[in-house]
Amino acid sequence: MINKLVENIKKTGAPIVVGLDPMLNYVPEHVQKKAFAEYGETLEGAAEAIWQFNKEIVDKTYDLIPAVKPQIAMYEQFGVPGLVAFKKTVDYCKSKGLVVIGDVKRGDIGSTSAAYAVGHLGHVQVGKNRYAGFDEDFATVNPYLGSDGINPFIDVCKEEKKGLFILVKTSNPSSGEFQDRLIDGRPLYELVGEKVAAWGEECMGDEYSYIGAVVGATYPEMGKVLRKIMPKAYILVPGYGAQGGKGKDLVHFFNEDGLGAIVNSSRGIIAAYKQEQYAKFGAENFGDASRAAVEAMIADIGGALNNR
Ligand SMILES: O=c1ccn([C@@H]2O[C@H](COP(=O)(O)O)[C@@H](O)[C@H]2O)c(=O)[nH]1
Repeated sequence: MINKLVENIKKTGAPIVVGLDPMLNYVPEHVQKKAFAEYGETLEGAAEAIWQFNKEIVDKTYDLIPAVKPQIAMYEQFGVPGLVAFKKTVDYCKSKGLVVIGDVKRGDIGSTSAAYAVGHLGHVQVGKNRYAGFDEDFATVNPYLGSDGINPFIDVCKEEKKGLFILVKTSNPSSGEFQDRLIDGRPLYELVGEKVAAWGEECMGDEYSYIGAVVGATYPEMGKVLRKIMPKAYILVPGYGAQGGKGKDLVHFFNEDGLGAIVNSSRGIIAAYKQEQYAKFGAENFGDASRAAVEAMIADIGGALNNR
């Protein structure tokens, strides 16, 4: 799947991911009304509204982008109907040729990680039958439990040709509380980065490893160091747009070949119609506003990479 991700990035010239993080208050009123008319103001109604919202955004942007990143929390808040909307979103995006990164941030003791890995990336055996659960292409995982929490994910990735993005340095303001702590004089995120590089060595696609890393756009200096520590890891870079990251901050997340990083924006794209600069589209045309925001993001990052 790492090869498909790299191929899609080369084809689109867009090292970006659209984050499908649909809060109900981002869904325009006309979409909510239609869903509620059919299902009432219920969890089913909310799930239908976010699914229709996602579908329109995907329809309006899929030809410009290589990948999407649905954030499972946004779906889980609507319980089982929300998870059904998550699965519909995953399948629809795949049918459009997009790589799907499930932002699920799993990780536990080995036996539990194995079940998470099977559920999100693999197949579960039921009697004589094997079923894929959510079937994303990549999943985000939390390395806090160490190797035995990660290895079951790697095993499933090897079997299924899928991939991981392992949290190394997260974009949030308090990420330094633990991640920047010095151990033998080195910050913890560097040690995790070294481990990601080591895990990834045996998991190479054609050019990059399918064991990648998450490093926040809000920490560009750390991104520069981590790029060198993990030369073959794809870096998923959240924190662009709504969290303040800008194209010019991100050039050092990329390798000299212009590859190696993929930048996520969620609210900045899916709720673009609410921003002043895209207000002209109106809520009726929210998908067109998202398309314009994608084009602006591609131009911003592309411009920064061309000028480095
Ligand atoms: O370090 C991290 C890891 C994950 N995320 C996730 O990315 C998106 C960001 O959303 P925006 O609306 O573009 O801010 C969201 O799903 C986070 O859970 C992150 O932000 N930082």
